[in-house]
Amino acid sequence: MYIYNQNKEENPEPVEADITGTLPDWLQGTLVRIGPGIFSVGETSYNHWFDGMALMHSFTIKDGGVSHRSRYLRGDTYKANMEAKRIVVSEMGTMAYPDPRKNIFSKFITFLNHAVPDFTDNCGANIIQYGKDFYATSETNYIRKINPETLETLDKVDYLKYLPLNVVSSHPHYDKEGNAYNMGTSIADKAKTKYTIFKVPAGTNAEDTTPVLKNMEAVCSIPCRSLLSPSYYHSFGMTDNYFVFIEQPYKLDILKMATAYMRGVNWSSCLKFHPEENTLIHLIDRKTKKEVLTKYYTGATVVYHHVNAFEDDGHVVFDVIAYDDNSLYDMFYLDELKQRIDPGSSSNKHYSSPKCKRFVLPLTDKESEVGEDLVKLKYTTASAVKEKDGKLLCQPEVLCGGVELPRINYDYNGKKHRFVYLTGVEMSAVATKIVKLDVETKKVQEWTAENFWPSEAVFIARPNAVEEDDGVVLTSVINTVEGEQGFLLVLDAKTLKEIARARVQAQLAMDMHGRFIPQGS
Ligand SMILES: CC1=C(/C=C/C(C)=C/C=C/C(C)=C/C=C/C=C(C)/C=C/C=C(C)/C=C/C2=C(C)CCCC2(C)C)C(C)(C)CCC1
Ligand SMILES: [Fe+2]
Repeated sequence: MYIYNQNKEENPEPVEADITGTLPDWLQGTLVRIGPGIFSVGETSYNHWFDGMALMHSFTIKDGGVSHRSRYLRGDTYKANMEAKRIVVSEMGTMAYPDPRKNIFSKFITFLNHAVPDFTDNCGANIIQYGKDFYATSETNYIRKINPETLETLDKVDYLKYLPLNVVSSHPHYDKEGNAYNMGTSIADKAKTKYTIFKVPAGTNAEDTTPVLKNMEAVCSIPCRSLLSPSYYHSFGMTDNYFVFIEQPYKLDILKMATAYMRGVNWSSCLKFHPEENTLIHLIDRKTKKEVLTKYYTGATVVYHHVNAFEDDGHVVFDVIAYDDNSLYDMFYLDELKQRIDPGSSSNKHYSSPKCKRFVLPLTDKESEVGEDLVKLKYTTASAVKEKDGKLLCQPEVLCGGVELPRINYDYNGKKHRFVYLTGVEMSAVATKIVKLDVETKKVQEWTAENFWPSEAVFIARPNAVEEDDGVVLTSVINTVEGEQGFLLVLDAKTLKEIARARVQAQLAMDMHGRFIPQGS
């Protein structure tokens, strides 16, 4: 049985894996993955799985062999907690308080510090690239540079030094030149709360050692619907000419947040879903840096992951993983996970199931009539109906249910894609399948096997491939049978048939996201 809240060990020395099958000879590089790994320190523990202190792990594929290693992210949060032998830095789902045995004076100081808090650098959500550098990231203003080969923790970088961004997404996009685009929120800065899309130029000169973030620049800003309650978002979409941003009625209450510490509640209790409100869909023209004039909206929904966005014949099409509410977050409370995994569990709480949905935004609504569906694409049932006030009410098409953690062949990002690789979820917080979705035919292919929990499926194209799905899918698989080994699984992306597996001695932990770094890059 997999125990979510058990602290996971690190194994910093690379260990060779046992290979069955044959790895393609062109597949050379390192898959670096990250997720929460430490859930209790001394007598204190985190409440939520996302809070856990980050553990990185990697599979280095070289000359037909695979080696695995893992290391904790040794940021300031890690150091402070380890030194104090208790959790002293708050995370989204856990508010940390000073040791009750400490005197009243130090308690007071901590309170003051929390009124203007310094946030965590426990960057356990994703591994991203800016320029030639790799960073661990969550969604605060801090990211942590890492050495992707040794998994050592390097410099702490503060977005706030460059742009007013209090929260920043962990899912940037990249263009062909390697420039990164990401999105953050600045809260009540100069009496304004806004979302900002920014660019981190790739940097051209190999000898240039100035940190790439020094050159980061704001591309455009979107004012927030309300000053004191910015929406939460986890990713966004990008095509050649547009950015897609979903402003969902899942919002942070800033006033509540300011008093959370004093009231003894965690920050996530200040994050609320408002089912009675709409979801606004913002389409920003990358050339003019302005929103298009047409207003798009849909019903209340919660989206974490965008799949892809592209332009087609006067429309912007985008696919996302959408939920009916915010119950995903609640599902990952560690107490809740304990109950749900236990077969004798009495927990029968309802959780909204993730669905892959397609939205279509018509780019022109001239000479159209109220009540008209402006989507003219033959291949989708998604609609966008003009309302009396001129706004377009968008209804998505459901492409597939029970899937999350979408990945595509990233060469198709911003372009019309056909295939999506996902994890299949049946039992709430557990992925039991790898799913390949053909968005054209809606057919799915699956890889699944008893007792195995695969992670996010990362697609890697064969060099010089012509077809979109010519390549492999990599996933780190947990073996839930006591004493048996987990492995890196290599699937043929065309058929989802197993090509090879690399069994590792170390116990694999459930993680969030990862990035494949080809050798020599
Ligand atoms: C700065 C700031 C702050 C802080 C913040 C923080 C601390 C954050 C963190 C954050 C984070 C840290 C986040 C994260 C997120 C994540 C997510 C959103 C995820 C998702 C996931 C999913 C979707 C899952 C999936 C899965 C898995 C993983 C396994 C298997 C199964 C499944 C598939 C289900 C505040 C607000 C206070 C205030 C203002 C400012
Ligand atoms: Fe994510």
